[in-house]
Amino acid sequence: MAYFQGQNAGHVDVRDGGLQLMISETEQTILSSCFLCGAVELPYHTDIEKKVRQKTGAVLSLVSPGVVLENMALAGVRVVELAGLAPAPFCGMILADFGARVTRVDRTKVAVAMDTQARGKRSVALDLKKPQGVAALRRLCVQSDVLIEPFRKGVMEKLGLGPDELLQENPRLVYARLTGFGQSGSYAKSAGHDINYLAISGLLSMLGRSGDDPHAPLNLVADFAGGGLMCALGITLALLERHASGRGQVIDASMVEGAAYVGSFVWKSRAIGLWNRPRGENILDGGAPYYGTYRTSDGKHVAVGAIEPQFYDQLVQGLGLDPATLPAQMSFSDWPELRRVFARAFASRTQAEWCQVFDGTDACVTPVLPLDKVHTHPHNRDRGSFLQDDQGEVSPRPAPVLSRTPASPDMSRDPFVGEHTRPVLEELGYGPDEIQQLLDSGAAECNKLAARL
Ligand SMILES: C[C@H](CCC[C@H](C)C(=O)SCCNC(=O)CCNC(=O)[C@H](O)C(C)(C)COP(=O)(O)OP(=O)(O)OC[C@H]1O[C@@H](n2cnc3c(N)ncnc32)[C@H](O)[C@@H]1OP(=O)(O)O)[C@H]1CC[C@H]2[C@@H]3[C@H](O)C[C@@H]4C[C@H](O)CC[C@]4(C)[C@H]3C[C@H](O)[C@]12C
Repeated sequence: MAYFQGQNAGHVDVRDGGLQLMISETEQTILSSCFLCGAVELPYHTDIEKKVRQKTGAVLSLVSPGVVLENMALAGVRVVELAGLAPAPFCGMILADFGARVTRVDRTKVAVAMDTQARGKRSVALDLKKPQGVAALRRLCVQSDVLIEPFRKGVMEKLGLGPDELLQENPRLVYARLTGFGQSGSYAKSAGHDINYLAISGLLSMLGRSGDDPHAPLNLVADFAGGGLMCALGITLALLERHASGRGQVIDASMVEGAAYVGSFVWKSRAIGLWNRPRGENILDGGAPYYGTYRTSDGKHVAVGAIEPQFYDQLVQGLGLDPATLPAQMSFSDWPELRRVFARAFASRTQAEWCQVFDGTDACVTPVLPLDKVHTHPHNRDRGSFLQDDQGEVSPRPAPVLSRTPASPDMSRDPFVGEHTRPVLEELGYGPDEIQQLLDSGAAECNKLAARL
């Protein structure tokens, strides 16, 4: 049973797999099935959504009676994320956004977490070089559904935390190993970063301007598309399979293979000749004048993607050009000249003026928006595609949008390192003296600020 005081005092009835939220008669009764993990202290009902969401992954809001609110898709899933650089934190954030309870295990003696994708997570600081720290993590994994480990091959085994040990103690555990090169192969123990994995995937050789060296698109393809996101897919698939088998398994998420898999279209479309010209001279890699970017008179840019003839015709018309004076759309040898014609045309007006010409048409012309402008663009604004958190930071909303159980990311501040060490250890059954002993030995660390969960 949990209570909350203050305005509209009421109480929360907790039943197996269900939560009945009785708000005072002036409010409404909300019935929602959610999986509570432990008692929920709710000081004020205005915080109730945030507290219940953080604790259970259920999304509640005051609605008329009889509307049963659903859990988020991953409500009740308990995830342990070992602190890593960028891909694993992204994987953890995805799971947290969709309702999982993600506990990040940070190193001790670390002032600030480098995890910029920490929303919705808790932080426990454990020293895994100390046996008590390893013991605490093992106990956490026994009571969890998923482990995400971001280290190179062999590190977890050295700590006595390899799959053999942890799956022995918890056969239902989904043990996700997110690495650059995978758990086997000659590079398996080598250090690397996104660009290295992208290079080995083959995709980097396809990326860059004609005549230029290969160029990586930020660290998006291997770290995130082929790394964190692919690992989250693997975890979700393994959790789905576990419903039938009742068993967990190990996920070998290699960013080389994840990136290559994301790029399957490149491999699968070589036979139709889409990539048989040199880098930067094909339709989709910057070679075609109707698939690229152009500078406008105010120094901004527009993106042009008018591939199909019927859309290309609208592009030419919008630019005010006479098709009879232009070379054929697919005349490769004339593409440089065609690009010069388009460049001159686009340079004659501002980005906003071109939007007035092309918005609402099928010419496939859109403004190139800087990060600080995307959330105010009418299309993105009307959909709510970008969120502003409690600290005023704008970032993308979770994707995709599920109609009945959409993600509801936690918009409160990121956790401090070790902020939740004490409540998590208490959840694991450690008593006050045991916790103090862990803290005194340096095996665990509590952030000075009191936990807010
Ligand atoms: C974070 C920003 C973005 C980075 C993105 C970048 C482009 C990437 O591609 S990230 C993907 C990297 N690859 C992988 O994740 C694949 C799998 N992992 C690995 O291969 C390796 O982990 C590794 C190569 C990434 C790192 O190797 P390392 O030897 O360091 O570690 P491991 O071999 O894995 O072993 C881990 C050891 O740690 C021990 N451990 C783990 N947890 C604990 C614990 N809780 N307690 C105790 N010990 C623990 C474990 O036991 C292992 O020990 P052993 O080795 O003894 O076995 C970054 C972009 C720019 C960066 C900033 C910039 O560089 C400036 C600053 C530089 C400064 O030095 C740091 C701060 C910066 C601000 C820096 C911060 C960020 O890195 C960036 C912002």
